[in-house]
Amino acid sequence: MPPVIETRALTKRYGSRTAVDSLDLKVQPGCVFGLIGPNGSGKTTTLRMLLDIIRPSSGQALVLGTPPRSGGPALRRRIGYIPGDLRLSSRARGRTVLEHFAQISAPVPAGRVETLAERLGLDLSRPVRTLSKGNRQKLGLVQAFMHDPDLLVLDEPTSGLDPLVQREFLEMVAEVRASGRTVLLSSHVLSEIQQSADQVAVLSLGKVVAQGDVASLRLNRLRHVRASLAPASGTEKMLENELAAAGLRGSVTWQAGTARVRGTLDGGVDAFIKVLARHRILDLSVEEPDLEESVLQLYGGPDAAARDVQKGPG
Ligand SMILES: Nc1ncnc2c1ncn2[C@@H]1O[C@H](COP(=O)(O)OP(=O)(O)OP(=O)(O)O)[C@@H](O)[C@H]1O
Repeated sequence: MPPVIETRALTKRYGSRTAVDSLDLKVQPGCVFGLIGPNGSGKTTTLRMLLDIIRPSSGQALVLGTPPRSGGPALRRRIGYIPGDLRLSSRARGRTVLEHFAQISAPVPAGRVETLAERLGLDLSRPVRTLSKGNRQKLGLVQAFMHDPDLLVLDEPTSGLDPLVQREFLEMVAEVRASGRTVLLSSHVLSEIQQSADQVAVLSLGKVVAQGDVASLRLNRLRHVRASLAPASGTEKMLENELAAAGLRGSVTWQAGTARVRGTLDGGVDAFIKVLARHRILDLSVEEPDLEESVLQLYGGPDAAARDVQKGPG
């Protein structure tokens, strides 16, 4: 089967700034494809080019087999889109706004809007401009999903949503995938992509710095850790050495018989936790780093890409 999205050397320049630099993407049918990268890495610009909201400076794209530029309304009807900067300020009620969108999208099955609204916990009777940011985002999601499009293009879809709604959203994405349809999802939140995507491309300064399946990119191997321990007496000196051997890069400070451990682990938490478990653990936190840090750590930073961007033609 041909890819649902294919780009070749897709590039967008704004003056001397190259927002998207020679992007080659292939998104296969039935796949959830995650586009991840720090703020400003070119995710939104890429999605906008695929929807013909902006035109590329050079390169090509095919979406559902059609160049976005010539696809027109017929192509748009097959796509569900939520923009990253969703702005809805109508006096009309949510239901009315969705009815308006339904006239330009493909037909919406009866009861579909209500089912989606209920799943996301959205009150359709409220005037849109009185909705909170999160509730507007829910309205945007209903609008993107309601006509069962062949392709969903979702730009930072969970921004402003609380964790329960985020989970419901991830289930909706899984259902789309199970039905053989395709999702292209942008995010700067690593965990969201890890939970939902089959394939990912990591963008940094407009360039793809890594592409592949989620597991093989090993973006999640870095962890920030903090712990407070009451070491068994006589083991204080050993503790620092053991933690270092378990992969901790950081510090151990002592205060009234308590060890405060702080630092970064690269390559798994197992050995670290096993060292801790020999002592009384008073407190423990293990956190994933932000995406920027993961990208920098794994791919040596965007310096090379930055140099290319800076020397790009104006
Ligand atoms: N209309 C524009 N004019 C000039 N520069 C722009 C324009 N749109 C985007 N850029 C620049 O292009 C780069 C990529 O921006 P883009 O919005 O695509 O990134 P992003 O990965 O979606 O980031 P974010 O997560 O912050 O939305 C940024 O440096 C941005 O400042």
